[in-house]
Amino acid sequence: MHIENIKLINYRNYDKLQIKLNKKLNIFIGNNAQGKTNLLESIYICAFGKSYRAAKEKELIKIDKDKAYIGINVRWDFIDKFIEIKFEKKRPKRIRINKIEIDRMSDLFGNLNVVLFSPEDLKLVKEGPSNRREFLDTEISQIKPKYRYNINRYSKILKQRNNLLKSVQINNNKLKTIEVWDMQLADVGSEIIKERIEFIEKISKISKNIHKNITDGIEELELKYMPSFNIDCELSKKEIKETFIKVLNKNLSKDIEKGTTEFGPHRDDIKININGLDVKTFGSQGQQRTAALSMKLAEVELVKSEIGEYPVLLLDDVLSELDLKRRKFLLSAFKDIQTIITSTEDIDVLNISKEDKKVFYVSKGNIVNV
Ligand SMILES: Nc1ncnc2c1ncn2[C@@H]1O[C@H](COP(=O)(O)OP(=O)(O)OP(=O)(O)O)[C@@H](O)[C@H]1O
Repeated sequence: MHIENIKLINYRNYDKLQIKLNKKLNIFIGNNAQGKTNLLESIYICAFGKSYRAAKEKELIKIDKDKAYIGINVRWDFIDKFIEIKFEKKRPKRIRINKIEIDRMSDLFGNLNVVLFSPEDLKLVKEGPSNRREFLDTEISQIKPKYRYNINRYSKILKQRNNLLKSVQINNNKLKTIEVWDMQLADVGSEIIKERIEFIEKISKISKNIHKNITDGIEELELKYMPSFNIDCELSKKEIKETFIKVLNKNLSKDIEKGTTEFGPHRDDIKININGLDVKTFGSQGQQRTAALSMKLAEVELVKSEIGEYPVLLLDDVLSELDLKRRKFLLSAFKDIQTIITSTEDIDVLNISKEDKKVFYVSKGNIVNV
């Protein structure tokens, strides 16, 4: 798939913008704070319905304006998708696909697939497990839209269970209803766990190969699922559910004492090793960045194998952080898929033919194609 056009109105630092992209390589060059990342963010929002960096949605609306609009035309092999998102200060955002309004966010997933790699992705390797869960949830959702629906349901059930645990501390009678919540939590939770097991199994094989290529065969990357309670990855969904219920029962008095649920997919993690060592603790900054890059690039291949088309690759200011060899690998390995790169300096793409690239300059919310 590829993006044909992007239209922005009163979005971030853009008044009005309309651009046509190249099917393959698109480079956006500009000084700091000109609007390069804002543009990539608008594409990401059309894929996932939310920003990866705005704390509040109203930040997306241009200061002093009341509404913002993002419109993106996506061309698949056999179908066109026109995704439009309208933000208003005083009402929830509205999303339309081919002019029809959708009311469930999970209906947006799968209309535009993107893989974003940005400097922030270092967190995936370096920081706490919530970053890795976010990676799992975002990436699985775009392959399986129902997964997002399950994640939302799980969060709601977990919240209810935790509220109940707190109220049991005051009134013991409430304990009777906990079983109902446990059944629901285990039901949705086991589905999430099963999806995560399958996803990590696939992505670890692909990322291992990519990482080997990037590092000339010197480094072996290994990803391992770390569930919050002991489960055999071969178990069926039903068996995972039964194990989960047992764990919840066993830990109930501790959960009541703490007023929170200690075990479940909301506490999962991924172990990331290079040559047998935990990259979070022992990896250099470069190794950590490359591990994150390999994981993201593996998602590109996985989307292709699961849905039959390559996603759009978004690279936000990451080339300058990679050494020359890794930079070359990145530009050559994905030359056939639509790639959108931002950079503060010119990038050497002389070897790429004129038809396969477009270079844009970004300045104060204006973009010119040269
Ligand atoms: N809601 C908004 N209204 C107006 N301007 C905004 C809004 N949100 C962000 N901006 C402006 O957008 C600019 C930042 O744009 P962006 O993050 O895209 O920068 P960039 O070109 O990627 O720069 P860098 O190279 O530093 O990452 C800042 O000048 C910021 O003030």
